[in-house]
Amino acid sequence: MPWVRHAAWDRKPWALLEEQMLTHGYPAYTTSCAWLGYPDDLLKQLCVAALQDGWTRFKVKVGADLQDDVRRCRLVRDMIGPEKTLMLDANQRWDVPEAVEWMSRLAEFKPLWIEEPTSPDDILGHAAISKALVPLGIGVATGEQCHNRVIFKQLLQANALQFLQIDSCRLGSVNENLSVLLMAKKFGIPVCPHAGGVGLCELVQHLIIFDYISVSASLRNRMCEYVDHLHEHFKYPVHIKQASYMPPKDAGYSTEMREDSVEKHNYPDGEVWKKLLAAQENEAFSPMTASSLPTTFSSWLVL
Ligand SMILES: C[C@H](O)[C@@H](O)CC(=O)C(=O)O
Repeated sequence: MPWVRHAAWDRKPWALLEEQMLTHGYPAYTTSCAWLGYPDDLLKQLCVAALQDGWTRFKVKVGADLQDDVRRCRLVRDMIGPEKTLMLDANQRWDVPEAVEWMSRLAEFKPLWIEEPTSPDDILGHAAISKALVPLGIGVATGEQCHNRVIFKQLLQANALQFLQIDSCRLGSVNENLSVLLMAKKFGIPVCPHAGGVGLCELVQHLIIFDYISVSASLRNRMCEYVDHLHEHFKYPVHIKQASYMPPKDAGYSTEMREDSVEKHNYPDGEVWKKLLAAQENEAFSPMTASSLPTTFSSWLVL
């Protein structure tokens, strides 16, 4: 959209922004070290590996048990040190007072944001939490469950978020995403996309690199989520270098799945389903057994 490129005349020339993306990529953060339910030794193992791979931004899932959260956040903060960035994600667990209370207890770990602290439908609830957390210097991030630009308009107008998390699939269409990128720019709110599900990283990388080159021209407080599972099923998986999304070079939207993966996962005759259904016949079906998980998970699981 040439009109968008030239509309923001007060920013770096377009070619410079493009060159920066091609050279350094778009900054990412990892959610893959600290899912709820991971034992502490797995959490430590994954954090050490991520630090060795150059990650500097980490998201920890919270909200099930406060003492667990205090212990796990302390573990991660001690491992990554005071300078690296920590974010927390409650996945809608709390009501409004509970979110404020719980985050007051986790503030010592200096998280940049709390993600989905309450129901994603509760726009005024997010606004109340956002206001209550200002003295603690903690922002609110949300958006992964928002389906259209009107919801985002209300979140922005209500000062309900400080980090706007588009989801490339749940937001209906590229055009809907683009309208939200433009609104975020108007409100001065950084876009930090959600990408914690199959294919979401492959999709959203296009949108966030467009955002940088043609809309925001800023990386301040901006980062795109990365999770390192299931990419093996895509023909053009994301390319992460030094904890950054390198711009995709293949034509298209990067979501073409490998034919063998599609074949294996066909229900009920595909190889994966034959295995699962056979296990269901032989014992109480447990969908989260290591052998039934994608290889990247089973190699990590501490059994
Ligand atoms: C796996 C689901 O998409 C969700 O739990 C991921 C999420 O909330 C996130 O990545 O953030």
